[in-house]
Amino acid sequence: MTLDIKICGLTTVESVERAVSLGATHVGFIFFAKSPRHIEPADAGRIADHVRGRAKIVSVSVNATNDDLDEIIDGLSPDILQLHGSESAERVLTVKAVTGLEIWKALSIGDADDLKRIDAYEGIANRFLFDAKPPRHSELPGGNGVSFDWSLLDGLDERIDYLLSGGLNKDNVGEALAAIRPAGIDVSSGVESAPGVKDLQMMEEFFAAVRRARQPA
Ligand SMILES: O=C(O)c1ccccc1N[C@@H]1O[C@H](COP(=O)(O)O)[C@@H](O)[C@H]1O
Repeated sequence: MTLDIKICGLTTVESVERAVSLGATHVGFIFFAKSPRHIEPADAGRIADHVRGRAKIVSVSVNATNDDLDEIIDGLSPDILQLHGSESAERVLTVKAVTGLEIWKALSIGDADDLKRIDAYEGIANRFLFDAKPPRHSELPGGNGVSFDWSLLDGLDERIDYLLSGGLNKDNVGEALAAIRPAGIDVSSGVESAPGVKDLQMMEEFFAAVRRARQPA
């Protein structure tokens, strides 16, 4: 079984190049002003051009307006829009229809009840991204380095296509992949030396941990 690996919150050519050479299938750019990983769409587009065609380019936005999305699409030309706010199913459907792009809907998971929110987006979002709920005082809906109880996803309908996200790092990704079988994984702060600063050594260690976890016993 293949595993998609998305490295998110990239802001430099060097980190994007390294992520893809290490095996990232997706690279993510954050368009959320409060984030330490925020980048202007045109700058993200210039960086993404270095790996375009070798990895899928993902835009991460939070309750973006149509104008915001137009600017992101003009600047970045993403393959995928990850909607990481409280976008309704109707909004997701509209964005998908208007842009013609693949849509990933992020949902924050704290308990089993949160999984009931999947139903509304099924057949609308192309994929889900399950992240932890943000800590109480965080201004960020994602990128907090916090994980959730992965066992909540055990027993999820196998047809639900999702990436596991939230607080993954070299020390816990093996445990996560032993517990559940996501189509992909997504990491941001777990490969950073400081908020918004990707660390090439940490990225290498993360990919090495993923390889170890996927080796046949
Ligand atoms: O990373 C951010 O700053 C961010 C801001 C706004 C929405 C989403 C954001 N990040 C997403 O959250 C996941 C998980 O992050 P982490 O690994 O727990 O740090 C990240 O990969 C992005 O998809």
